[in-house]
Amino acid sequence: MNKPVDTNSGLSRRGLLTAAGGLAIAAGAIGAGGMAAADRFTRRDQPASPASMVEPFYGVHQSGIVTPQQTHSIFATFDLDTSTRADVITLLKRWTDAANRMSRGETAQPLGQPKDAPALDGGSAAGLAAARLTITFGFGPGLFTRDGVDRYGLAARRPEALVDLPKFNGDQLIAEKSDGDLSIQACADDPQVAFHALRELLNLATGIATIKWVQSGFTSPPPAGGTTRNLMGFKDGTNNPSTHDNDLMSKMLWVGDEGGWMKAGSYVVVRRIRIALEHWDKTELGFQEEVVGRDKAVGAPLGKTHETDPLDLDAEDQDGNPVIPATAHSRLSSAAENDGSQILRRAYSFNDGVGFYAERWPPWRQGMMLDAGLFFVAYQRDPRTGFIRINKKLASLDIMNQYTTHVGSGIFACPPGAAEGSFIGAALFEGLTG
Ligand SMILES: C=CC1=C(C)c2cc3[nH]c(cc4nc(cc5[nH]c(cc1n2)c(C)c5CCC(=O)O)C(CCC(=O)O)=C4C)c(C)c3C=C
Ligand SMILES: [Fe+2]
Repeated sequence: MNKPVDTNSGLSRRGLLTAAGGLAIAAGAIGAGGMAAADRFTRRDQPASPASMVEPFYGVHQSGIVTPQQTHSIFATFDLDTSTRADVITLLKRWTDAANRMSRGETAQPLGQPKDAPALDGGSAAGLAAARLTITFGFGPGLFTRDGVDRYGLAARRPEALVDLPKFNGDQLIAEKSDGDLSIQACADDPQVAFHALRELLNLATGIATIKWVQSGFTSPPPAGGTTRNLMGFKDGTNNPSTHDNDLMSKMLWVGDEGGWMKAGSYVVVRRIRIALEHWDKTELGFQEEVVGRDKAVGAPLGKTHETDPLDLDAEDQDGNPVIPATAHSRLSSAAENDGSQILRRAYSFNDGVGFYAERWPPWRQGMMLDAGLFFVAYQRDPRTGFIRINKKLASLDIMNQYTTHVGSGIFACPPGAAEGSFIGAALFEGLTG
């Protein structure tokens, strides 16, 4: 472990240097762990910067949903091994406490443990800023019933909206990259902070849940601001619903009274979508723009000038053909073409080396190709009228399917945020006995 550079502060783990929040946290950590233990994790002094910002964990809604997107994400799912509901509650309590601590830039658990036991925090984020870490938890269908068995007496509380996703046209899902009883998404502006969070939560799950699959992702906002580009080189996120529009969020993102214990929560659908980038990179620019339905450089809808100009789905060229082709991704995914359906996208690119692939379209090449693409993440109030409705249309008509293959999938109910002193998902377990 690095020797502390700044011996003045004696603050715990990360560079929460700004304002009283950091001092309060430091006091707590030192009180809990003792000065000797805190010293081992003392951070280098560094000026306040956006990277040291803290996203509050407790609140009405979980963090990491409308939080401005961080640059890195790790999504993981777990299968529950335990047979008791009490263990599930224990795990959620542990995860809640640790997530709150780590979001504030602290160690996952208070330090001060003896040297002859495993560390209560592995220290892989020692010295790092909080980096706007958010940890968002989700409950998969398997928490409620697995193979028809009601393991935890929760089957009657499975929300109607937490449906099993149907098989979509073209799906090539890999079981080892799909589903799970519980999900965790750790997002941060520092990849090591996000990975540290996952490792600590994994450690806390020992004996109760086993990790099933993990997907890392990144997004790279332009320094001058504006929309990020995906690996196809197009601006991605332009027409996302505004998270500042509270009425819209209540309508399409947050679960309302209909949801019972899920009220103020949301549903997330994730899809690991491989993109045949070698094929895409050899595609003419004009055809790429017809695939997306937007200009590549500016991001404007075809026929328009500015990125945020609305799509004109009725516009025709001099030959009477639609300016935005009938098979364009932007057209087919738009609210206008899907009975008003909207979803909040929070996707991350991934780059996982190479694999052996056979292309599904001309030139039908086979061989080692990049295993890279988009880890698509979409939140909504009800997946039946959100992702499922839109993806049914895309899966059968979107010309982008020539380049994309859905290989991983999951659906999770993300409960409301926890109040301080409570734990994630507490309302699900209220009033249950036995
Ligand atoms: C089922 C939902 C969607 C999947 C799956 C999906 C995959 C996917 N999308 C892109 C790139 C772009 N998508 C864009 C817009 C867009 N996409 C969806 C939904 C899904 N995309 C929606 C609802 C929208 C907004 C439509 C609208 O109202 O205009 C765009 C255009 C810019 C933008 O608005 O963000 C791009 C580019 C990829 C690469 C991809 C799978 C790999
Ligand atoms: Fe899209």
